[in-house]
Amino acid sequence: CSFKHARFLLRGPHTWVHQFPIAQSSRQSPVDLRSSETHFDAKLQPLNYDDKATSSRMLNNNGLSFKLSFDDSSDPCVLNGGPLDGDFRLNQLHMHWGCDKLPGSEHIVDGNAYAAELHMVHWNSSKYSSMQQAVTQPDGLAVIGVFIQVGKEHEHKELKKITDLLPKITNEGSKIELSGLNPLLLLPSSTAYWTYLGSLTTPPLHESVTWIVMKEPLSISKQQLKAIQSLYFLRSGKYERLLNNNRPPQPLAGRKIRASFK
Ligand SMILES: NS(=O)(=O)c1ccc(NC(=S)OCCc2ccsc2)cc1
Ligand SMILES: [Zn+2]
Repeated sequence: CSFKHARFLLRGPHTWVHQFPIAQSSRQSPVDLRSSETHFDAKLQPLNYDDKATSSRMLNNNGLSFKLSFDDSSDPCVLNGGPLDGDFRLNQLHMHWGCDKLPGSEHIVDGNAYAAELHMVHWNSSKYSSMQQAVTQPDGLAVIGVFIQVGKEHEHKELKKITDLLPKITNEGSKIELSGLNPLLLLPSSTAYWTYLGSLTTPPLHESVTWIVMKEPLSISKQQLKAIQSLYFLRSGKYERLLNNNRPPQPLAGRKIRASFK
């Protein structure tokens, strides 16, 4: 998101409500995915990426996270199925992490957090003509969340294509070309997921996201997590470690969480 939102991120999530009153509304994210609140829904379809899922563009450090932007105009990478009606185009992916001791996932499962969380942000291209138009609509976005834990290195090596390049964009504003990334390979082998209606987890907090959180985490090596945690950004002339102000879990406020698995 744009720099003007960065100011709010750095002041911490508890200050966002002053500028974005929607922060206290009833469809906010992230949430605690408590098994007592989830219900198996046999009608949920498997997620489907069309086979053209190979294009990717610029990796950059926008001062808030690293963001890998996709060209959603010419050769779109299209997601459908799951809980979704219609086609959703992949626009960008980014990650949330903590610092050495603190876990950094945004969603948590029965109160437990993971080391990091990958977000793949898609917009509803069946109903809207751009990400900017879709981002404010209740059925505008679909974000796939993938938990990341430290363990054996990611078997597909797809995530390694990203973490290997992070040392080249440690400074805010730096960009680097990364093409040929296959988002399909960033998904865990199990297709099991939770889904619920929520919001962007950072300002402007629009309540436009159908969240799809994969149950099985991806594993990365300690070195890969270190590469992620060693991103810096320039703040008033000095480099500081990039720390995502990960938002704490928000009230479900009566929302149901559906599970694609028993
Ligand atoms: N962490 S998250 O995946 O919920 C997430 C994803 C995108 C964004 N920001 C977006 S989509 O900004 C798009 C540009 C925009 C247009 C109108 S307001 C922001 C914020 C949080
Ligand atoms: Zn995110």
